[in-house]
Amino acid sequence: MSPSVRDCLVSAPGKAILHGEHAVVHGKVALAVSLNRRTYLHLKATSDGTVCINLPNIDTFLCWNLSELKQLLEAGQRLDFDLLKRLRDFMGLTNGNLDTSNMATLTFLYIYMSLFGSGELPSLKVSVWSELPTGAGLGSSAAYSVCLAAALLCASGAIPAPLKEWDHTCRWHQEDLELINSWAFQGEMIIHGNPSGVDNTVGTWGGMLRFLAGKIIPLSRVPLIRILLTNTKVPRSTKVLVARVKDRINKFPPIMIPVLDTVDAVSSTCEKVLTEMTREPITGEHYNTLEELIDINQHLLNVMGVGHPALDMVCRVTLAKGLHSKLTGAGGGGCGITLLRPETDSAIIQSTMQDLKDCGFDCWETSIGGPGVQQHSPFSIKEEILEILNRYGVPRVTEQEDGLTL
Ligand SMILES: Nc1ncnc2c1ncn2[C@@H]1O[C@H](COP(=O)(O)OP(=O)(O)O)[C@@H](O)[C@H]1O
Ligand SMILES: C[C@@](O)(CCOP(=O)(O)O)CC(=O)O
Ligand SMILES: [Mg+2]
Repeated sequence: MSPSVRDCLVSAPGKAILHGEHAVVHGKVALAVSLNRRTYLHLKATSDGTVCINLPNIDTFLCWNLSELKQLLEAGQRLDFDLLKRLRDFMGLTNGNLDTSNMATLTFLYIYMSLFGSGELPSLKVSVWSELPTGAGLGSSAAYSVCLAAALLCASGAIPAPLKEWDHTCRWHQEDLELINSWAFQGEMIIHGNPSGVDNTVGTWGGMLRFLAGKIIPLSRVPLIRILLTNTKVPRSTKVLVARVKDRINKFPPIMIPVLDTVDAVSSTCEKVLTEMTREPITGEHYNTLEELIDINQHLLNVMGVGHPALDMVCRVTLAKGLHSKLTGAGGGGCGITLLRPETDSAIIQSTMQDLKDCGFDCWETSIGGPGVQQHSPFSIKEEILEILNRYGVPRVTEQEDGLTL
């Protein structure tokens, strides 16, 4: 009989990096902001002696017998690279080449086994659905890892379930968020290889923040900024791109180190301008500077080798309408961000979006600064998302005399 765990429903936001992607991996500043698109995860206790994951975004549906998984654990051992290796062998991943599904599966098993490995493994089912495109630079890997960490920590009792009967959404306290963030970072290590930690930090805390060598400074006062997000739909892997930049730095240190320093200066200058914009009346000059910084950084990212013709196209199409864009996230495809000025006419925005869609891209306007990881009651989640999670094991929401049940 496996121990029972707490059911929970959680979500975490995606992110956009304004400046500092890649440079942040090498100890430079990044400015990042959470998005209002999220990943949702439902964890449900079961009693059939299995652990199952349903990941419809990446077409992955898997179950294991607890008895098989138990054999991979050595008594009292903490999770380490030995266990990771045992999990890889268990999954038959001997060539070290992790595809989308294997990375997500390994990340789940790694966090699950390490959180529950010192006791009895519980029988449970985890279903995930994301509004974020997968592998497109908007931090879907971090949102996934943050959700896994929050739900599994909560199910294990390592952190409390903050949601009260009368709440619709609830956040954890600072020390619980720190624990969630540290486990999410381990998930990112499996998916990214050598992550900076900026994405899981934004997914955990939300809002806009400055990130430098693991230190987080939330920017509490930020001007309201509107952006367009464009997904070129060119597939890419963060792990591969981060490794590519590292190779280039190793090959040309005297050339690439100044490039990273310049990106650092771009991020700091942008932060200064954003701060000024909260203290004094916003002028066209502020926006001119933000636009120039976007152009400079896009060139620097091309120098790092993470550009792509589709991203050049995003820059060209938006510039034809007077708007400035850069890639966001790891690049090599994926998404670009475009700054919208306050005076940008909605007709211009609409026609720019149409031009981008005509190139075969997805494009949407978004507001930034969504909340970090949250626990939810089913009533706080959009009907269509609940329906997708329902298909994979969340019972319909029913109103009962004594409250709500999941
Ligand atoms: N909704 C999801 N369900 C399962 N796995 C996911 C999901 N979103 C992201 N992932 C995992 O994250 C990986 C993508 O990570 P990455 O290359 O860093 O791109 P991104 O820019 O989206 O973070 C996927 O290959 C998959 O393993
Ligand atoms: C390139 C990088 O700076 C951001 C990667 O973001 P994403 O996985 O492309 O969403 C890597 C990192 O910070 O770990
Ligand atoms: Mg990622």
